[in-house]
Amino acid sequence: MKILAIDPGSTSTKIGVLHEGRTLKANLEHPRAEIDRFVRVGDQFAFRLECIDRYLESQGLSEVAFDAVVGRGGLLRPVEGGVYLVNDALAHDLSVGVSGEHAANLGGILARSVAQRTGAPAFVVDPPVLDELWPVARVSGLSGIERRSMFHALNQKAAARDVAQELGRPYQEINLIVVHMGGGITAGAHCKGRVVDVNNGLNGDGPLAPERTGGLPVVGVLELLERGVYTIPELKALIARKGGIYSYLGTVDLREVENRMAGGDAEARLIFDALVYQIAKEVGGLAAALDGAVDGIVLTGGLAHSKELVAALSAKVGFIAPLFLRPGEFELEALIGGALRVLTRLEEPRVYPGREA
Ligand SMILES: Nc1ncnc2c1ncn2[C@@H]1O[C@H](COP(=O)(O)OP(=O)(O)O)[C@@H](O)[C@H]1O
Ligand SMILES: CCCC(=O)OP(=O)(O)O
Repeated sequence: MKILAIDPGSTSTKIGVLHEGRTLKANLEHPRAEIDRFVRVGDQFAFRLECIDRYLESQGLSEVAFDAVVGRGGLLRPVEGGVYLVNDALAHDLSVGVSGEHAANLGGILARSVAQRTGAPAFVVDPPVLDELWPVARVSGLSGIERRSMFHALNQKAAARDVAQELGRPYQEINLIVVHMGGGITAGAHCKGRVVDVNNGLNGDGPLAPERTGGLPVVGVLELLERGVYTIPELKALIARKGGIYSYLGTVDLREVENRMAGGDAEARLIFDALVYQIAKEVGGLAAALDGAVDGIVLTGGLAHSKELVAALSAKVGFIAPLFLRPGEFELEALIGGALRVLTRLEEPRVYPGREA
């Protein structure tokens, strides 16, 4: 099987190629200055496609007729987990950003564009809007505002399935709390194979993160608006891209925070401790949501490489359940795995319902 996987992030496009039994991986980095010249995420399409084509050419893969091209799913309408064929409705919803703007919206669109060259199918897998929330987890506290499932579904599901395998038990029979800790942080309660509660990773919910605020005191936010300190678009950018650790310390790099702590920087120490504290509170809350029946806590994402963070979290939440480390992310593997399951007929692709749903 020959499969191309495309995983666009805010400042990189990760590529995976399954070809002749080997998997090649590459991280094409895009300097912020280059990305920031585009107003909307969709405007980056031609630029990213060119980067992908240049990479394929550099690897002598330009002429490969892929059996499928698979992209990271974006902010679609809420859907069940699985592998989705990129049909017109799905491509349309990604291009208009039906549930918001995010680099991942380009995944399915780029995949479709490359696939169309050879008539291959294009897929997306476990998009961030994968929605398996319990009804009780949707209630926000204000009638008219519903909590939404928007999280690192692809990586959380991949890490959870991997840990289930390590435990020697079906994913559908165990309860895990999975914490994806990257530029944004989401913690999900995986109850017998379904993510029944999770913080919204993009809209100001959950723990603070390197580049995101997490949950904020609402009245404080309203007062910033009232006093004209920020406009609504500026506040949205702060919540999703320039909040969290960045807003306190001017960096999104936890390694730099740790170096500063080692040099005696008290502010860096306070923010690091707050990061640990807020993640631990999120995990504790999800443990209660699962009635304490937790088989494991899974730490994944780039921050899980940090020995100091892992040790601090272990000290705070280790009483709940054993910790399992899956540092980094497994999105390319999960994308290729999803496409393979469909191509080998182990799984039927799902049809994205679009507007009628
Ligand atoms: N060895 C490490 N020790 C501490 N932090 C690390 C390490 N490796 C990566 N990180 C941190 O992980 C974060 C990036 O995580 P990542 O999952 O790559 O984010 P994203 O994919 O959301 O951009 C950064 O804050 C980075 O500093
Ligand atoms: C929470 C939705 C997906 C997401 O935020 O991904 P990134 O952290 O990679 O931007």
